[in-house]
Amino acid sequence: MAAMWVYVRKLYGYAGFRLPLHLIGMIAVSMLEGLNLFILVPLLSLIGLFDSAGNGLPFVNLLSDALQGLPATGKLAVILGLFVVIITLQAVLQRAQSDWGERIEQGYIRHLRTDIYTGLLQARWTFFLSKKRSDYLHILTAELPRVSFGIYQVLNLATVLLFTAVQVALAVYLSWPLTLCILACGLMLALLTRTYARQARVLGDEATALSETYYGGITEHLSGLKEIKSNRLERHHLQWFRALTSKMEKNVIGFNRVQSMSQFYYRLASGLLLALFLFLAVAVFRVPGERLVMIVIIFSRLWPKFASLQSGGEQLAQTLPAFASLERLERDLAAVREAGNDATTDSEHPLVVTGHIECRNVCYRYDTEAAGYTLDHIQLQIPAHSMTAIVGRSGAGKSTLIDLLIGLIEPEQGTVLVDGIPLDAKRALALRDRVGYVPQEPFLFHATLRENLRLAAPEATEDRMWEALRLSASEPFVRQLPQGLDTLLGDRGIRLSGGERQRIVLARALLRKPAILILDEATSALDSESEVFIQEALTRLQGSMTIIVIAHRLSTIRGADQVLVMDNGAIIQQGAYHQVKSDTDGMFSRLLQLQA
Ligand SMILES: Nc1ncnc2c1ncn2[C@@H]1O[C@H](COP(=O)(O)OP(=O)(O)OP(=O)(O)O)[C@@H](O)[C@H]1O
Repeated sequence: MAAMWVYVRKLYGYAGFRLPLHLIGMIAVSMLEGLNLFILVPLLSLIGLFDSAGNGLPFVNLLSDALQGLPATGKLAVILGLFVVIITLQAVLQRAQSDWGERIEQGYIRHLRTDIYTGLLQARWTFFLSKKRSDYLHILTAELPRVSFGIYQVLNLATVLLFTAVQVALAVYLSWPLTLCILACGLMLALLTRTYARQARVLGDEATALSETYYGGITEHLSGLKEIKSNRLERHHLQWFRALTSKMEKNVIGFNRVQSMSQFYYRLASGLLLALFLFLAVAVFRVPGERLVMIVIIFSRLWPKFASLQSGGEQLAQTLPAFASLERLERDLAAVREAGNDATTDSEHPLVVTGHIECRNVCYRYDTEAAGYTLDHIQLQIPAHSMTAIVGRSGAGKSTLIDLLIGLIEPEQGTVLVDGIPLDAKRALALRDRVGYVPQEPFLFHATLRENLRLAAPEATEDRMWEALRLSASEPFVRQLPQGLDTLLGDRGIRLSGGERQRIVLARALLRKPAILILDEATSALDSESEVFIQEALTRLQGSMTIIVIAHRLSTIRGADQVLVMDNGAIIQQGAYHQVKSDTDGMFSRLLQLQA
């Protein structure tokens, strides 16, 4: 519940004066509804059902006095005219108010969505190392609509409450003992059906957990679909899917049962109450006919509102866990925000390395409780405009070292320095502004090749794109694509081979005109011919930018100015290519022999 209030307060913070205006609109609509009721009495007296005096009712007496001189038809025309005017006014106001409410609600949800997405973009990389991707994906896609629905329920409940308050006030004015009796019954029923709101909350918790598992599961399964199909694992996944969706189905049916049960009791009670009400009105309180008619009309409108308050309350209770999840994520994101990253602008002064990037006695581990370090007392220097190759067995710590060099993660001990100055969060952002990075698993969007390239440099001309494609050895196969640069690459670039994907991502990185080019195993998926092209490209680029390559294909790094050989988180060999190669007992020679 506390989380929900946080978002209601935020709603006020977002909507400002529009929210009270919205509430005033609601009150006006309810008032007009009440006013309409008072017109019924003179109308009914005109028809001959009541004595015309209006029996001391407010507005009615005023109206009766004003119409005294008119003939019966004139009176009828005026009263019906008033009736139509009030209904029209009410309809116009209600329409405007509903429009207004929707704008506030949708605007607010967009605002929350943008906040979360911005928070994710601004979060430190360590956040993504410790969280399951599907969890925040789930909040962005499934929980936010629930929060939106919850906010709608809050606004709706406020409307119903206001409406109820105005009508109850009218009813009290007309006959307070009768109204109090009815309200007491309503309160008793609300207390008796409280258990349904609790059940709704429990089902809401379960719905959140189930939907989290569902999102997590299908995200993982769909990413590993090729493995599932190749290994004939369809049956296991289908079993999992069926069991989970069956639980989800039961959860929704359960919630519906809770709602229908409470509504059932409200309906039952309404029959009993009406009988009791009429008995009390006629036999005990002896309420005059005009008032009785009006109270009956008021309560016949009010009772469904009681029921909708109950049902709205249950629906709100069901969405409460979504508010809690959203609040938790927002809190987590606020705690891991990268200093100086506003996610909307590039750094004012991108950091260009003129001297060297250096690691002084750097230690790092993913789990601070773990016994050993992932990177263990690293000492290195990467001179600007040089080409450095990092090699080593799988799991040696090569990718972790790169993350550290560009400030995605921070050392536990020691310092990373750029041109002799420690790399703090702000400088790391400025450094990454000039980095071109080709990750281990290159990512392409389901868009055309041109759009994929423009992602890195929106203003890039066609000539620059071809130049980057030439440099990355992509030109020959791109020329053969059916629509050239306008060819659709398919989901995650599925229409290209692994090697082709990597070369396109390399072209994209080059389009940024980076000061530092980083290739993480960029050559692992290349065929021998492309490998030669890449090697030539690297040779061409050498000297114009700082290049750091993590290479498994050792032939691509023959021209490297420096080779760092890693094992078990430590640098065990370091030096120029031929120097490291000449150590015949060293790991590098062994790796070369293995590849030969
Ligand atoms: N997010 C993570 N959380 C915990 N441990 C991790 C994480 N990423 C990597 N590691 C561990 O850190 C060690 C170094 O991993 P890293 O990816 O840096 O190695 P690598 O040399 O790049 O390997 P490869 O050549 O296979 O990519 C490995 O033991 C790995 O299991």
